[in-house]
Amino acid sequence: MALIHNLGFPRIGAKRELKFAQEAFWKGQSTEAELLATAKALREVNWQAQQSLDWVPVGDFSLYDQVLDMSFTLGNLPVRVADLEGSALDSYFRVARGRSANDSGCNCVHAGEMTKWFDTNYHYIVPEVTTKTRFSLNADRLLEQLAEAQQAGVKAKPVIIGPVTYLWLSKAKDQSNPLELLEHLLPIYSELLETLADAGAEWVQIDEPVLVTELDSHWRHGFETAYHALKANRVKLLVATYFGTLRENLQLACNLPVAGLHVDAVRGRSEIAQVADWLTTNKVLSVGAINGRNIWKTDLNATLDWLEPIAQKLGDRLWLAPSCSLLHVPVDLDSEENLDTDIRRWLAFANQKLDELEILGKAINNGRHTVAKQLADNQDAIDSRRNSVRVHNPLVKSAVENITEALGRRKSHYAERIGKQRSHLNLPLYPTTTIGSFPQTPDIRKARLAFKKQEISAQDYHAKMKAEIEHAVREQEKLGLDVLVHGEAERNDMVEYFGEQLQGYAFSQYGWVQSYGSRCVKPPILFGDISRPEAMTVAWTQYAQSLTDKPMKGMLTGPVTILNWSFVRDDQPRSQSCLQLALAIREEVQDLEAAGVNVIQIDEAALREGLPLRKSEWQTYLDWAVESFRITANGVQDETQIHTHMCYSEFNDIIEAIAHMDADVITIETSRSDMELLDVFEAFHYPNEIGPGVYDIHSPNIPTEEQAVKLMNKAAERIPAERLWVNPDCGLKTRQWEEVIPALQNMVAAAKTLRANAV
Ligand SMILES: Nc1nc2c(c(=O)[nH]1)N[C@@H](CNc1ccc(C(=O)N[C@@H](CCC(=O)N[C@@H](CCC(=O)N[C@@H](CCC(=O)O)C(=O)O)C(=O)O)C(=O)O)cc1)CN2
Ligand code: MET
Ligand SMILES: [Zn+2]
Repeated sequence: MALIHNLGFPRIGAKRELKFAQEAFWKGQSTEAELLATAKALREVNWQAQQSLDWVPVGDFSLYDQVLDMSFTLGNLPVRVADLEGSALDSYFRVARGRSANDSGCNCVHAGEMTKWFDTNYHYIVPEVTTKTRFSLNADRLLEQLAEAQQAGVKAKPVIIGPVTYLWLSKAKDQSNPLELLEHLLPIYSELLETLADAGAEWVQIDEPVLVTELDSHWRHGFETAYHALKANRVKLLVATYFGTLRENLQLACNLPVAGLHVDAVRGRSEIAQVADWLTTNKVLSVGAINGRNIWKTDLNATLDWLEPIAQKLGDRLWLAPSCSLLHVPVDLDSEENLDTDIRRWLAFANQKLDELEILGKAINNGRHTVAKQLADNQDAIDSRRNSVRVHNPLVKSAVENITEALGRRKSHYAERIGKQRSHLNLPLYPTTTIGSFPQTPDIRKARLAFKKQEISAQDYHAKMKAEIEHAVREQEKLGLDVLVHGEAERNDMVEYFGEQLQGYAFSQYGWVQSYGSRCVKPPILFGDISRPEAMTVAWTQYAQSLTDKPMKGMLTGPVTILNWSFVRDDQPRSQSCLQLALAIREEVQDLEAAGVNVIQIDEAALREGLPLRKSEWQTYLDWAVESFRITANGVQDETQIHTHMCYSEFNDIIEAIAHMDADVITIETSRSDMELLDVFEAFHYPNEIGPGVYDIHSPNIPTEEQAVKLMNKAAERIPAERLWVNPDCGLKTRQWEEVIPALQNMVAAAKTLRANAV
């Protein structure tokens, strides 16, 4: 008998109930008890949805982030919050979100650093450690949820992050190696496992996704040390790996002295047979056969074709699961009211993926004939997608085939272009600009919602957005910025907005996925060959330009970022989809140029994070990603100035690729790192212009003129002043006008001071 189980379930709720509860609580509009009651109700709903499983994950629910939860479980709070007064939930949210000086009672403290969870668009709070860090167990959260689950009558399997992955994700504040803390950490894990055993847990899922990355010998040894130390515990451990292949870690993973191993059979299909061979006969193999990273229906018949021989070999030792936690997919396809019927048939969200798992389990345990109808239906859906004329567009395919290197090359070298651009744009030294978005006020969001619900007309909606754009332009003129933006009021999200307008894309109503904390994204669904029926941004940009004599920067999202933040096709390589996007956005660039827009920014916020988890695959990715950007951007005249923006600045390993993009100006996030991140641009003699951010937009704090001047002077020690721009770290959409105006006033004042000091 193969068992079926799940690694984790989305916690935001089918209608984002958790988001609204969190935000109401943070605004002081609801009590702690109300927030906790919503959370409890959501967990119950989630367990109901997973009732058919043999093992249900517990402890995967989080009020903010599962890594932060683990830090609290291990008693690893940053020193700066440890002694502050308030409830446990208070300190939890303090680490998660920081607390600013203007909150009542103060206790102000900066938030923990946030970074990407492997190659997903989910962000976790980075655990902070030093050589002095010591741990202590606080199992309350897990014990409470375990008891709740037992009461709800589900077979509960607690889920925790494993000790090696926990340390690997940690950042040492004193430059030490977090791995050195392993000996102090392991007794706490032992204690935790014993505590869970006492509470009735039979299995514990212990996530070690770092096993799919390149590990040096110390980290590999860390695995051996850790699991030998934990083997004496009474619970059975299922070590879970996901997001990739094990490769050189395969033997290590198979030999760990634990009761079971979960592997990602979507990205790591090729290794399953080998893992099944290597695992000794006392161990369970959990095969992650259903893709937890996308929204396509699984081809169940094809899956059974390769799974059945494995099942035969393993018998009772086989478990079936999604490839990874379902955190990365939306909750329920059944919520959708407007999805095209063809496309709906091709999709599976979290609930539907669990249905697929159940069918697979039955087919394996009782024979395919017992689920013949379901398998036939599934086959129909798979065939319909494969053969759909809506997926395939021969014109697009041939356009991609005809791409030549020349398409991605500017007419002249940067040194020649820049002179023409300067005389054309007439910009001062240290020109000032912003990254694109201005605050997305509740008012804007309400208007868009009303428009979507057809409560207001398209005309009224457009009038409202135009008024917002005019407001943003007037404010920027008052501020004295040099290159203006229209403010992106009309965009729900920088990726979804383009997805909605491109052919080959579908979008959902409720397909939300958590990005961080209460913030969610609704990745559009790239299902077919991509083309652009008509201009997407030109009218808005032209309108904005009509309001001012200052240069108006056209604002686009680049192909790599659109790709990385969408649900994409699994029937062709990502590189193909990316090139198709590149050709479509290139058309938009050229239409903007033809409409008289002289400065065009193409955001590639997700280019760096899209790097594969293994370094050995980086170059291939960078080759097609950078080529896609070049195709998008570089078909313009010398006089047209191309900007790009990336929100992260650790470019050490990829500076060559960044330079090869050949954007005239790149704006990056640097304010928090004190400009040290520019070192690599200096060392590499990066040739083009750079706008290192001087305003940390993630914080409500308002930068002073002096701070901005100081940061820019540091920048000028590394990059010649003639090539520097003055701008914030990123877009301002999550901030409020009351913060943005004084911050930008100080930024512009700083630029004036810098100019005065330069002559
Ligand atoms: N795709 C993507 N990934 C990204 C980023 C990004 O900007 N986009 N930025 C980085 C950080 N991640 C972020 C992710 C989300 C948000 C964010 O602000 N999300 C918003 C939703 C944005 C959105 O799509 N808004 C829609 C829908 C708004 C909405 O929720 N409307 C309510 C009603 C609104 C009201 O009455 O106030 C409803 O439909 O019920 C719109 O503007 O139209 C949120 O969670 O609140 C910010 C940063 C990395 N990854
Ligand atoms: N132009 C976009 C903005 O300002 C870039 C954001 S990068 C996450 O919002
Ligand atoms: Zn950004």
